[in-house]
Amino acid sequence: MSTATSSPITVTLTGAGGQIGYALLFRIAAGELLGPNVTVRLKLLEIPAGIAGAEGAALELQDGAFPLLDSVNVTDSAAAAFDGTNVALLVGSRPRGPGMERADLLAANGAIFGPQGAAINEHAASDIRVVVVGNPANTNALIAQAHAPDVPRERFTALTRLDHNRALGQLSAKLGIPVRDMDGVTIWGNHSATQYPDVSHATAGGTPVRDLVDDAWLANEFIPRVANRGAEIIEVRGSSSVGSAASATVDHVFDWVNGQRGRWTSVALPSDGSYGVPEGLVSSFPAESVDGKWRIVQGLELNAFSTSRIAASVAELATEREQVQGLGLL
Ligand SMILES: NC(=O)C1=CN([C@@H]2O[C@H](COP(=O)(O)OP(=O)(O)OC[C@H]3O[C@@H](n4cnc5c(N)ncnc54)[C@H](O)[C@@H]3O)[C@@H](O)[C@H]2O)C=CC1
Ligand SMILES: O=C([O-])CC(=O)C(=O)O
Repeated sequence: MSTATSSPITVTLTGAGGQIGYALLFRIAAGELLGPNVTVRLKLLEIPAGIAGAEGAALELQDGAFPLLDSVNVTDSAAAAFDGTNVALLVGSRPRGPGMERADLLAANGAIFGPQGAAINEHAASDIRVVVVGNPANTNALIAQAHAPDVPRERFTALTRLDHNRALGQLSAKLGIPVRDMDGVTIWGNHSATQYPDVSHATAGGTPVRDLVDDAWLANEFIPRVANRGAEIIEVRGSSSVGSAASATVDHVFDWVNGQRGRWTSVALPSDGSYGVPEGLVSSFPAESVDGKWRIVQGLELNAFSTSRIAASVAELATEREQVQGLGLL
């Protein structure tokens, strides 16, 4: 039996009337986002066209009689949605379709994140934590962060946990070792096809992964499969990942708030210059959650292949930053 805490945590979900929103809401209400003893106030932000979907989901949440759910409010006002919020899940934005790259969404979606960053700056609680899921997630997080000058910048993150989980899934299938016995996997760079899923420091069942797989499998199968998994899912199901994206969002926030469950993970964070990534770019790093804060795993040796793969993805992030500067979004 869980003992509910007395002060509820306010969680704001944007795009609550959409696919990922729907998959997330029931896991949040069940206590999986923050923990089984934490009560939650939900605020659901939608644009007018999506309000009915969010209201329908709110009715279903009521019907779920979740003991940890204090209240659910649906609004199309960013100021109301972020008022007092502790955790903001920025999902609302257009998904890509077949044949598109995530960066193709920059102009369409980028404009959403400046006003939301400003509303967070103005209205959110002082301990606000933000995760951007809407694509292109890294650069949208950069835009939101740039509009929230009073919020410590490391509170703005973008989701690469899905890529991280995909990497674990691929390794597990290849090696026949459960994901729970893996550690040290990293996604570097952008949540895009240029990302670098890196197993140089990974272990599976205590053995270095580099002793278990060959370079050809890594370069020709593993890396492209993980980096292009979003497109593969779109191809197979006709629309982008939903359940796995919601699940990765839950993993990201749970670990951030509650601390690591033993292993390091991957998080896109505003760079502090670590590993040569230009300061401020929101890039994925190996990270551990310590005392409620993400800490980049330091001191990893990078070989020439890793260095060049990270540089390529970071160069793409720098180009995206230039593009949104050009669009007047930064
Ligand atoms: N970072 C990641 O790992 C992943 C990111 N995604 C991205 O997540 C986003 C959402 O995907 P889905 O839920 O499948 O899309 P969806 O189209 O089903 O839902 C998006 C919802 O956002 C709402 N919305 C649009 N503009 C908004 C705004 N300004 N404020 C609040 N809500 C707004 C829409 O009305 C819609 O209900 C997409 O950008 C998709 O590419 C998807 C999978 C993985
Ligand atoms: O690929 C997409 O457009 C959706 C997404 O970000 C993913 O599944 O990783």
